[in-house]
Amino acid sequence: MAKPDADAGWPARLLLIGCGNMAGAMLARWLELGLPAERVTVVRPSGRPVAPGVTVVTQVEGPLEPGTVVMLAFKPQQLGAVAPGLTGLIGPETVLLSILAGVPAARLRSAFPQAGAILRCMPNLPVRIGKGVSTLYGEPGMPDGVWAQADALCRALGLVEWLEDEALFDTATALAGCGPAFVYRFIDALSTAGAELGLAPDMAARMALATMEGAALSAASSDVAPAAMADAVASKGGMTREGLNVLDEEDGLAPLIARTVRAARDRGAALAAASQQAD
Ligand SMILES: NC(=O)C1=CN([C@@H]2O[C@H](COP(=O)(O)OP(=O)(O)OC[C@H]3O[C@@H](n4cnc5c(N)ncnc54)[C@H](OP(=O)(O)O)[C@@H]3O)[C@@H](O)[C@H]2O)C=CC1
Ligand SMILES: O=C(O)[C@@H]1CCC=N1
Repeated sequence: MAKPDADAGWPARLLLIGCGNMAGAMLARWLELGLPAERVTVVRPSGRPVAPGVTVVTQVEGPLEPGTVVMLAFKPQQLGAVAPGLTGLIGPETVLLSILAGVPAARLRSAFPQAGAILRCMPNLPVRIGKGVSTLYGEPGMPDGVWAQADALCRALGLVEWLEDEALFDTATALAGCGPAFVYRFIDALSTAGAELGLAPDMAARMALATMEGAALSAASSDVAPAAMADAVASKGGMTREGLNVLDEEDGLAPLIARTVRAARDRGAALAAASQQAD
């Protein structure tokens, strides 16, 4: 597993503004890989502890040390409320990494005009086990060192994909940021179908989960494309083909997933608008 070098890669200081499901998963993974806990401060209104050695405060406190990476990890709709208390602390020595869905870099730049660099990162929940996907986008002209640091931080969490065109960020968010939720639904549907046809529900649930895990792992370790792997399961005249014929109907799985991803993608624009109105 690639991980940031102890001194070159881990930020000198990491300040998380919000640490719920998503940032909590990222931080847990980084700590597991060796990020020194004493470098991390978390701002969260509840003041709930995060991990041994990590400082938790309920309000942001300055000044920030040069080289601090500030990660925005509250809800996108809260940007207007949170930014005023933070903006005066963010200077040219600060790198701002935002995981806020839908909030464009230009909106972040207008909220934090002095920031040294602004990046967007869209992780997903499997980062917790180093099997996540992080999409990254940096403002044009970002220094190489910032690029490398963000890349190393996210590579410790799994696959990293950089976007040159920010216009595609909401699409990437819909596919990979939201994607685990869609996959979890599929697992449930497979399990429910088995139970409705007579299997004990707990047995069906175990089988659906293990089938998804095995299929995903075997696809990930194969050179064969998933579509061809599906055909390899389907014996001529056999049972799988009958099932695939249903999934492959004109109004079957592909258009359903296309509508799903499109709906999620389109919500990004609404979140962007909400983050503007919050000013
Ligand atoms: N969940 C996911 O799979 C993904 C989420 N994201 C993005 O991550 C962000 C957080 O989502 P998620 O972790 O799911 O949400 P959660 O509700 O789990 O976490 C939100 C966090 O924000 C904190 N918070 C609330 N108000 C403030 C405030 N005024 N100042 C500072 N912190 C505050 C909360 O504090 P407290 O802990 O005290 O309640 C909590 O830690 C969102 O912007 C979302 O778009 C991105 C990719 C995937
Ligand atoms: O639902 C959301 O808005 C965030 C973005 C990706 C996953 N969760």
